[in-house]
Amino acid sequence: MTDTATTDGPRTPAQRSGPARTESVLPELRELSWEAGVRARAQVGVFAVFAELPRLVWAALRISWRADRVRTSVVGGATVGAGVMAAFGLLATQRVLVELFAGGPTPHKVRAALPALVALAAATALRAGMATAMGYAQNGLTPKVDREVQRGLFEMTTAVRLEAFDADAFADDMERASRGAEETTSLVQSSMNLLAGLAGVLAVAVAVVVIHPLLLVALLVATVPDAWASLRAGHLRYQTYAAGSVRRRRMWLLHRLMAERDSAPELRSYGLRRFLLDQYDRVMGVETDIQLALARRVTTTTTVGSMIAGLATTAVYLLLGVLLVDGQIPLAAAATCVVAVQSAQRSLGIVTYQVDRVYTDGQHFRDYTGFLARAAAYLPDRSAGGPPDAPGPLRELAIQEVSLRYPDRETAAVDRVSLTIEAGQTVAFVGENGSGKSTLAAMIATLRRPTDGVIRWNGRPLAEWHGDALRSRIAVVTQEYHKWPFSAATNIAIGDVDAEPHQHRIEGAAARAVAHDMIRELPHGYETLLDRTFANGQDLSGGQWQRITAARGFLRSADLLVMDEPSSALDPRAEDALFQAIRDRQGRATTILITHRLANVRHADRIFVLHQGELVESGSHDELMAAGGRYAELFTLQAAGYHTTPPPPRRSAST
Ligand SMILES: Nc1ncnc2c1ncn2[C@@H]1O[C@H](COP(=O)(O)OP(=O)(O)OP(=O)(O)O)[C@@H](O)[C@H]1O
Repeated sequence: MTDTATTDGPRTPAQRSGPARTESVLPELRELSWEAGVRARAQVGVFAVFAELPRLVWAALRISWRADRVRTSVVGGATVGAGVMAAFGLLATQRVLVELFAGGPTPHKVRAALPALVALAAATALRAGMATAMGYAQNGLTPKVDREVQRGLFEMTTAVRLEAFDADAFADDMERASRGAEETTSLVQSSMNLLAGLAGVLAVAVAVVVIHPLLLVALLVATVPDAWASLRAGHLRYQTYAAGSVRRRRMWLLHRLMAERDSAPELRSYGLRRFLLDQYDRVMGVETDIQLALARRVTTTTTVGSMIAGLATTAVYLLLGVLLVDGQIPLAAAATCVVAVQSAQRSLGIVTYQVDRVYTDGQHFRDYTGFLARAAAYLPDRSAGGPPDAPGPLRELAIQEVSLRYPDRETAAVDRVSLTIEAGQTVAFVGENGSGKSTLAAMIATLRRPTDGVIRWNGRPLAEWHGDALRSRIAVVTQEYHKWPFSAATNIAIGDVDAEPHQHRIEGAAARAVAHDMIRELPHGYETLLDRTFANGQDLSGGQWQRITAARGFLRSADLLVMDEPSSALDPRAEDALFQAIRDRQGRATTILITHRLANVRHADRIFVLHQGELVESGSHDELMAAGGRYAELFTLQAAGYHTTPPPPRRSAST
């Protein structure tokens, strides 16, 4: 089905001046994770759905069993029990009717029917009790299943190597898996409801066969066409929903553009309000038409279904009449069959609804399990032969012929770099944008694995040390720092989660990062929440955030501190103080500094200059300046910007 909204969107300001264009200004959006199940259901027929059901129900039961065996057993027992009670109830009903339709005085007949009536009441009460037990157990299962799957997902997403996130497919896969994890509780519930519905249908079928095998034919005639019509209507709904997916994604995008904080300033400054509202009206107009058309088609299908069901029920009553007249079945059996048909229709209604739900939820669940299997390939290698040793304090870091090539990139981001850093040194990585500085630092910090070459900590390759123990000796302040939605104190304390978050340590780290006074001036000081989505939450400026992240790096008394562009947003005074704090580490601890402000690396023990991934120069500031190479050129260029320009000539008194 084509999406008419794509053909005639309003014109952008740029388009207005040029020749008229017909395509919408909103670009094609990729499929949203939550649409996968609906799309899958829309694309397959009813038979394919039934073919996949047993596997999905089995998977749901397994995960439910893992989450809570007792509750799963209660649900299973109650489902079977309720089915047995339904069959028993029908047989008791028939017994009551046999006694009531027998000859003789009424009080006598009622007395004879009394035991069957008591049995019927008991079966009904027990069935209701089991339904309650099942509902109760299911409610308890939901959070447990949720926890089981969500935790499984987070265990995986937090363990995979960083390079997993470079692959586009991984991000998509993960988004769908999150949806799958959310839908698992729904899958478990719908599977159990489906089984309960099937148990109800089976119970009725068994009961009518016991009463008279011919009644099974009557039951099938009365229920199957209606069930088929319900399934068809469901299919239609899913198809229409899937066809509207591009529109819905546009709505979602427009919602973000018009109602969220990020776009609010530009929306106003460029006067985009009218333009976006026009887009909204257009997409919404199409959506409304589609929904009305859907309503018409679904109503037609369900009406046809009901008519078929009505005809089928009439046929059943005719069949019963013929059987009665012919003396094939007694009157009590015919009356019981009428009750049985109604009961079976109710249970089948549940079944047809749950079938679609199990199928669509199951598609999401498959995304979840598929993701876990694929993501396992990105887990860090488990070293053979027992747990590896924890490294001792850093003495020497040797980088030997190290390269890294990102996926889908032709050239290496870091190309056969070799260098050595001695404990206590402050070294700087400098070079133009994209020269490989951050990538090299990320490999040293164990965030990325070299595709070639080896990095040795005290002579042993990084991969051969105990990963967590090694990382605890390294602190990293990354260029793309994260704004954690916690208080200022916690934002710093997470720099060393294994240690007690003593306030004096946090404040000491903040002071070194020139953040202490700034934090104290916040409305709640160190306890101020740094996220505006919280009540009383605050936002910080870019430079203020940078101070907090630098404090996070200073908190841990790490052997090696990697600071990647720690001062790009700092004012000159804060920058000076921060670099003073970094210089204070010199001789005591090791620091790798990445910065474009070359005045700040003059004091480094060694400066490594990278160009297009290769190490092209190294030495102290003076050595590199004397060599007159790339570093000297960059430094001189930058320094030229600070030369004071001669003041304008003074005006003479006469002019
Ligand atoms: N995750 C990634 N996936 C693919 N390519 C990447 C990725 N990260 C960096 N690159 C590429 O690798 C090269 C080196 O990037 P890197 O970030 O290491 O450079 P840099 O020297 O730190 O640059 P800058 O000074 O701009 O911070 C660049 O060409 C960049 O586009």
